[in-house]
Amino acid sequence: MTFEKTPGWLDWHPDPSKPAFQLPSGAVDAHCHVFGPGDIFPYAPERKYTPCDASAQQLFALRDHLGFERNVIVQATCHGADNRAMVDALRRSGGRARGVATVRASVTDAELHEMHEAGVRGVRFNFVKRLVDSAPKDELASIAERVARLGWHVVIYFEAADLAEHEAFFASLPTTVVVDHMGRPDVGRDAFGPEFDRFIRFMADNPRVWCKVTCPERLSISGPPALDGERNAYRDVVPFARRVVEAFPDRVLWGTDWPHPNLTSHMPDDGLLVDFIPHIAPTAELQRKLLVDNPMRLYWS
Ligand SMILES: O=C(O)c1cc(C(=O)O)oc(=O)c1
Repeated sequence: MTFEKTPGWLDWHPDPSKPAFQLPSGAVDAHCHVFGPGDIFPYAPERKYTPCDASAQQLFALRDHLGFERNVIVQATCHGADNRAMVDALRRSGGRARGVATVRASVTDAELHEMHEAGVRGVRFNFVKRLVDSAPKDELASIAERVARLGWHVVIYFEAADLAEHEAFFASLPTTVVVDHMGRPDVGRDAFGPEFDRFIRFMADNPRVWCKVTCPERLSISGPPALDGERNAYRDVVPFARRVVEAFPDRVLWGTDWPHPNLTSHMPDDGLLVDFIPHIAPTAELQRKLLVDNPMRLYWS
């Protein structure tokens, strides 16, 4: 089957630079995706966008180029609850990738066990309206109950403005809960103002909640984009990510978000994205926790 990309879709960077920042040994890219290829793993009929292809081999080439040891591959919404592309990538990784799936309540225990065998360790609940029609909460709660028995966690993706609506549900989940992209703060606001204070309080009140300090290229308003040798990109996102890393050093994860779905303004050079890390995790100890200790504890222990 052939697919036509959503108009305005930007392909991933074809030739990322080598990062200047030396990743600690054993570093994990804890948020990335695979797309298709569509002729082997077709995109889901209910998808809200059609991406360019981004295969497991291409992801692993980027991993090696940037100096990561491992990946956590998160099911992308363009594949709906058909996890075959992601699971195939896990199987091809030789144990160097773990996965986060999207499942419906109809998933069988046998299917969950098969995914566990392949390396899946979590499910993703998405509340971002431009990406999905989100499932009813009682359905999600029953999925969380079932995957908790496998020792999996729940990844949640939501916009900052919607935290108040969903907070009680998130706090009720029986697993570790990992927030994608810092809960998408409006970085035009103060990193120490009421909106982000609320997010920090949510993490402080719920010790099971972790946070991915990811996607500066997606959250930034000021830019400048990580392109053309710019090594201090996305300055407006730094105080938000750094606040989370310093407050909760044992509950943070970092990832590239390759192949960067739905960016229309620019495509970052992934090498320069890695150079963002020392700005948000300024010491070797914080970097080791963020890039090695935390993801290893959550995904490989
Ligand atoms: O903000 C986004 O557009 C986005 C989309 C997806 C997905 O479609 O799964 O995943 C992400 O991590 C971010």
